[in-house]
Amino acid sequence: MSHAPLLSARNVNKSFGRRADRRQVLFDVSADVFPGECLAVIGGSGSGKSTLTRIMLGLETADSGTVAYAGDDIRRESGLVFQDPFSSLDPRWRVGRSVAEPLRIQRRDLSRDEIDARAAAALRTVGLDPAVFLGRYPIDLSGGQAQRVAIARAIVNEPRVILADEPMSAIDVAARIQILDAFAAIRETRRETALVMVSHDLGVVRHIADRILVLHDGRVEECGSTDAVLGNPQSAYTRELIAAASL
Ligand SMILES: Nc1ncnc2c1ncn2[C@@H]1O[C@H](COP(=O)(O)OP(=O)(O)OP(=O)(O)O)[C@@H](O)[C@H]1O
Repeated sequence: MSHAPLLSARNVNKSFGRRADRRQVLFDVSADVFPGECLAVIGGSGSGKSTLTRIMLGLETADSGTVAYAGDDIRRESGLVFQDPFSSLDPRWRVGRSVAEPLRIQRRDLSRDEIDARAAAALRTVGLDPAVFLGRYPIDLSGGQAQRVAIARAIVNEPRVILADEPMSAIDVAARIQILDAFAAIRETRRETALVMVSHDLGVVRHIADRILVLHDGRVEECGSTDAVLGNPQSAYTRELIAAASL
């Protein structure tokens, strides 16, 4: 893990709503993401996990505070994986077209053959045989397969950071291991790529994360290595989360 952060949020505040309905959801939050690491963001429902990570990846703006990115354009250099794979895949498109889409938009320098080859390679990385899956439509995929297609699309343009927001919570338990394997394969083959994972599943987090950031009602409760946070939590709130997960 390099010591210069790839992404760095400082003193981020964020509110939603207007006037009487206005509610602050992030309070002075600072967080770093380093190249090649997996940072898990955990915390209870509504604690601000999605909002923080969306702000860090430029999908949402902070009211105050700063987000620095050690690159050109975080929007172009990131890959996104969300909870429901079917809502992120166009039902009218075959898998091959969906996976290749980011390359077709961003890499006009590549030939069609090169784009097809990279789409096939991305599918292989997530454990899907291109010969079987390139021609399929989303309706012919299981939830776990669809999520792996979404992951293949997220990695096809070799992003420097991947945001996965609850990528397993809509997937049945039996297929979750395949999603975990897909992320493990990405980490193995693209060692500089950072993975930011929002998850309430501490079993998954323990398996994949290098570091954990705990959010509680919009504030950073604690942040440290996975072993330190899960093995020796500093806050009562983190201890409660761990007890509830019966790790
Ligand atoms: N676009 C929005 N407009 C208004 N309120 C929002 C918006 N996005 C998030 N919120 C509110 O901000 C708070 C934090 O939401 P966020 O989705 O970041 O939390 P979370 O920790 O990811 O929650 P969950 O685990 O339930 O997904 C919640 O109260 C949510 O209702």
